[in-house]
Amino acid sequence: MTRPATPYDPAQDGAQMEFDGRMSYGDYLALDKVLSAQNPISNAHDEMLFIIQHQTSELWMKLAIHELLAAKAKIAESDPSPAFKMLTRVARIFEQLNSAWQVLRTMTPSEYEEFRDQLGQSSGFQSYQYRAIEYLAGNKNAAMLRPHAHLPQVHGWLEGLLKDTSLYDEALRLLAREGFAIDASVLERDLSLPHQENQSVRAAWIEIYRDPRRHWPLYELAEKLVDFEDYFRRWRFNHVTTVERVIGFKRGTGGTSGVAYLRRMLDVVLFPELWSIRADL
Ligand code: HEM
Ligand SMILES: N[C@@H](CC(=O)c1ccccc1NC=O)C(=O)O
Repeated sequence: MTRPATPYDPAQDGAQMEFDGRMSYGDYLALDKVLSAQNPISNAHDEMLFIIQHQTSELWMKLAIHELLAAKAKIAESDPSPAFKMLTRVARIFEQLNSAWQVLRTMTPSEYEEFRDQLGQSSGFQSYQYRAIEYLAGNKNAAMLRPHAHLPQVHGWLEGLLKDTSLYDEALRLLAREGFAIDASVLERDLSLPHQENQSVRAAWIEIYRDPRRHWPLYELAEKLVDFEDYFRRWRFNHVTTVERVIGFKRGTGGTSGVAYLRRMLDVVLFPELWSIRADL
């Protein structure tokens, strides 16, 4: 292959090369902050992987919360169509997080043990963005607020989400506004507790799934919710399997039983009727 005598100069093509006083790529993305936030506390080679894996997960969770809040607001306005794209994006974010486990799985128990002690009692259990997603999805549990008591702003924000409607509550209220007979006990429940499976809700979804054409937006909404829960379940499963692979049945740094606790979380059902009615169609 012949090579040009002089190397290619992008400036000749018009590429901007001077950034004094102009907003650059790094300025816009605040890369000085983002890229100076990886501060390992041990000499273990794999700690950088561990930090970046968590930081990128938190960034994706931030976007998921942004989308879930907007989707919830659209459903509350009886305008579910824009929420479909948002919920698709949330499912794709979880798909991304699910693939990311592959990177973390390259870390063996021996490599993790080199720095695990240094993590002290810190744990993903204390991820407030993760808890926000659980609350928005309807997995309400006031006990999960406690680890955030030392951060009043975070605690207040999470408490607000705990006591507010979940995405599913808004979907069920929309069903009621659209004329489906939803029990008052569903619509006026204590929002700080999880929704319990209910016959009137089952009857409404069955009617929708038996005649999708007649109820297309509600049918589409239901399928977006199922998709979200499907990917969320896979995240939980990937997490617990990675944890078993790396620390076995050791107690978690956060103080829980570890794998046994995480396995229990696999039983959580966010949108129970949307799963149970499938046997009746
Ligand atoms: C080697 C990697 C990992 C191990 C060994 C591990 C271990 C654990 C354990 C044992 C728990 C239970 C709480 C405790 O007692 O500590 C937990 C919870 C949690 N972890 Fe991880 N984890 C790992 C990676 C991750 C990653 C990459 C994330 C992504 C953000 C994450 C997020 C969470 C969350 C959100 C919880 C709370 C789950 C819930 O309450 O349902 N973990 N983890
Ligand atoms: N709970 C983990 C530690 C852990 O994974 C962790 C520690 C600090 C920050 C994030 C973490 N990730 C998920 O729990 C353990 O018991 O080894």
